[in-house]
Amino acid sequence: MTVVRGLEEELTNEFEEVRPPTLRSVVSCNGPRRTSNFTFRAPQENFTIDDFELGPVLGVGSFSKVVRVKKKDTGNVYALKIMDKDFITKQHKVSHVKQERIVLDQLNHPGIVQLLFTFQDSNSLYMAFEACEGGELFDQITRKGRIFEDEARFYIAEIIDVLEYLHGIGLIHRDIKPENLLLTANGHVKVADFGSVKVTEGTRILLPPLAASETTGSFEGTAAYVPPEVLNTSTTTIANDHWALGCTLYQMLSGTSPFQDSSEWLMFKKIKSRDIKFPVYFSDEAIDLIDNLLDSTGESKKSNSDVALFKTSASGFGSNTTPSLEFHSVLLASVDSFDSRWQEFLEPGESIVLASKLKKLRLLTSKKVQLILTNKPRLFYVNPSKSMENMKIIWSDNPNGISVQVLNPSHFKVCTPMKLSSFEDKKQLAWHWKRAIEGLANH
Ligand SMILES: Nc1ncnc2c1ncn2[C@@H]1O[C@H](COP(=O)(O)OP(=O)(O)OP(=O)(O)O)[C@@H](O)[C@H]1O
Repeated sequence: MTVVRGLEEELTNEFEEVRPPTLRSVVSCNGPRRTSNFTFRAPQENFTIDDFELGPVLGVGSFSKVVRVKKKDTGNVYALKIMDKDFITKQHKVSHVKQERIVLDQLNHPGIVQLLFTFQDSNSLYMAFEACEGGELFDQITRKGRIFEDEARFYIAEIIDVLEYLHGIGLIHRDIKPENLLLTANGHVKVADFGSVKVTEGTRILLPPLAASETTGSFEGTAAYVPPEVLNTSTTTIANDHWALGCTLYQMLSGTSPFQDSSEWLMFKKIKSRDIKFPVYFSDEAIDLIDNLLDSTGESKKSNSDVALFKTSASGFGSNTTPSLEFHSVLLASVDSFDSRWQEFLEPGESIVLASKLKKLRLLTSKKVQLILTNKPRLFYVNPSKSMENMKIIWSDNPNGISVQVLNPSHFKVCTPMKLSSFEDKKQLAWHWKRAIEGLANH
């Protein structure tokens, strides 16, 4: 009881807006600055859970549940991370939670999941994030078995960009893995889970004071992605993130992590001896990049200039071109259609190339539809209630019979000899639709 009250006070202080950072708020001048007093960018609101409509569970962490919610008054959608105060205290995770809250508040990069606001009640803490509708990269790998090199290259280039930013401001993530890499509705990667970060010397990032019970003992991170020197000495450098990224890339391309074994002991043995076998279908460029990323930790000396090298090799492996619009379309389709919601509208052997919820515009009115492009090729729309009677085919199989006119990134018109259909795409993917439709028509 006492413990929970103590935690409430402590967390109330941490989650509350107090005042801007001052020199007095900096507890230690050597090494990381640790503070409990500053103004949060993502505010602490006075909301209650009843202000939200609860949707499906998006994911479950070791001490949290993340639920898709809609704010009743605004209709805005969030991924709400819900943490039980009692459980956090018993698991000695108070600092972990505070750290994530305070660190995320100071980060600003499109590849990092954005914390929007927090609130609390007597039992729980709530953190509202932008919702990453594409789910975890981990699920994407599981669903597909493995990911093609072109697609993996795109993800890796985006993650390297985030790591470069983090390392540049003096932060080591320490838990890069496919479960912590989330995908947006239009297929971009967002790095999540900042509860295990560590700061490097000279950082400007402010951290909360660490509780003694939470600072000592075991390594941070996830065993399968932890480099040998962390297992040996628990040292942490930015090279840990490179190692973890190398393991993640291996997992994207093969479906399993590189040191997977039947027991943790065998896995650690493999990690320590860097015992890695590459499947025959890995390209030389992919092997080189993984080798580079995994090599980097040996002496724990990787610098930011090495990241530039990785970026170059990431953009070089798989193919020599930058990600194309066709490639984005495939990516989008794989994100939008993965739950087979629209399977019932497909013919045997037909698969979805691109699918998205759009507005179909008429002269004075508009209606929401699901527009679907398939490999047959066919372009049709259905209403979101999925009733078969409302399925309308716009175009089927006639190569000369279709063109797409893009008015701006969110508006486009599909022209066939029979009709002209206008759409508004809030995700601003009008050019993707044009490339995907006309690409199929001209095949
Ligand atoms: N913004 C988001 N959008 C969609 N899903 C999310 C979001 N944030 C988290 N999730 C889902 O919830 C899961 C748990 O979230 P998170 O990793 O932040 O929790 P945790 O308790 O810190 O987990 P861990 O056990 O990794 O420490 C994620 O793996 C992901 O599946």
